[in-house]
Amino acid sequence: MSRQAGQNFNKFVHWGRNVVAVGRNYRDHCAELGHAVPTKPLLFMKPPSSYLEEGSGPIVIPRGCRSCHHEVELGVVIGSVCGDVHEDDVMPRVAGYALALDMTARDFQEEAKKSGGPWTMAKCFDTALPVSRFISAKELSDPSGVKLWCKVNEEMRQNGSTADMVFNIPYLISYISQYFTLHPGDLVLTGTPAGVGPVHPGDVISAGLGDLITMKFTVAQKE
Ligand SMILES: O=C(O)/C=C/C(=O)CC(=O)C(=O)O
Ligand SMILES: [Mg+2]
Repeated sequence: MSRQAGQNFNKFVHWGRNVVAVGRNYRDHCAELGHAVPTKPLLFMKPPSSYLEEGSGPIVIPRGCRSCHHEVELGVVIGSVCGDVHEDDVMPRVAGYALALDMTARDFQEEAKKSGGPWTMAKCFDTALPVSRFISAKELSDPSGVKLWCKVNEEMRQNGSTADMVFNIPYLISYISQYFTLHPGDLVLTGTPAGVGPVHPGDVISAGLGDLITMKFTVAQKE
């Protein structure tokens, strides 16, 4: 895919497609939140309306939220239809990647977990999905051992590697595709490593993926 095609794909990705997120996919993150390591992928969705492109404004902590956490993640951008795809056939169907923050209203999530309700209020608010530019599969030929990090006000908070995923990318996409079909432009968030924590209005979050990408977002509070 040419650079121009990649940029176009990026726009397409941002404004229309499904976002499937995987939770508890790193052992160290399960440990920090006191959860057992899952035996099958834990899935939830984020809406396309939660996308936030770098340079287009701040991450806005939702009204009433007292604990909004950063979660740095590798996003996988689907390039061709995946319906009931075998693990061995997944990677040719990946168009590329994006670095993402799965911003999470942790207090809303705790409330939902207590009541047995869905995580919608915690995960789906406007600006809850800051993303980098599109990274083509050619640029990142091996996503299975790439470093990902997140700093808040220059302090390192998360410093992990995709090598430590519980379920790897082919397995995750094959698994998801057995239940619902993934289409070009859909994004799969692959979970976060340890070190998640709160951000506050005025903070600057920066994040990086290997030596390919760095991105920066400021934080604001919805009145
Ligand atoms: O189980 C919890 O308390 C929280 C789980 C998450 O927010 C899951 C993720 O989004 C993740 O692991 O990346
Ligand atoms: Mg997450």
